[in-house]
Amino acid sequence: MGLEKPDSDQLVVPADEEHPANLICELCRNFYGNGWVTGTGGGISIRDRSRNLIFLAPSGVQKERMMPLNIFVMDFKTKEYIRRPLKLKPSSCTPLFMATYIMRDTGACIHTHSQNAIMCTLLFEDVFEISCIEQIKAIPKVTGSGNLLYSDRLVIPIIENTEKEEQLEPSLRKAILDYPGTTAILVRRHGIYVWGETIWKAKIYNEAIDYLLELAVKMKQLGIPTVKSS
Ligand SMILES: CSC[C@@H](O)[C@@H](O)C(=O)COP(=O)(O)O
Ligand SMILES: [Zn+2]
Repeated sequence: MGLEKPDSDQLVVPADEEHPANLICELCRNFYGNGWVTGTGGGISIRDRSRNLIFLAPSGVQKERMMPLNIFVMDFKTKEYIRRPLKLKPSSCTPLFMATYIMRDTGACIHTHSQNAIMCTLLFEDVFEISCIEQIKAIPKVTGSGNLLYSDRLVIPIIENTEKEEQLEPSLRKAILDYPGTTAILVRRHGIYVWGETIWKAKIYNEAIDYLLELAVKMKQLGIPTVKSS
């Protein structure tokens, strides 16, 4: 443990384009174009359910330039790293990603520094709320089957930022318990964590939520309430 082993390369460089190590790199490049993971901020973690492995990006690197060989691999059962690329540290978001895997049995977690997310944490107090927008139908109910309805209210809790990413873990855990129906948590003046049953679901939720956050900022600017009274 603790050292990169050449055999562990096979954990992250398979030919399969949909392998978690490939997807983390590809999606981070894609997210960079949206301004979600610029300046080393943000990241993605993916869980391989069949092999019970967690794939994690390194810390403090340009997330759009990562290669599969830079990816850390953790055994989810023992919580030990079975691949640690030399000279790199695992993402400081790891305890937060792990909290979503453990508490919500998720398949992937995305963290972005989206400016839409940050603006909403400055415009809303304890929770972000929006209703009666078609895109809400892309977000899962979580506590029930299927997705929210057009007229349902999407509620995302906001937690306060901390000096170090890992110090967010207790309040993220509390928000997950307090809001059993949420698939995301906003971090004031920092960004957002979004998770899903698979990486593709997490990607859809992140995109739909970011769309709604951007819309909410525009609605607030024009004095339009984000929750429609019936
Ligand atoms: C611009 S530094 C941002 C970090 O402190 C943190 O918020 C972050 O999102 C990424 O942390 P990292 O450890 O690089 O994966
Ligand atoms: Zn961050």
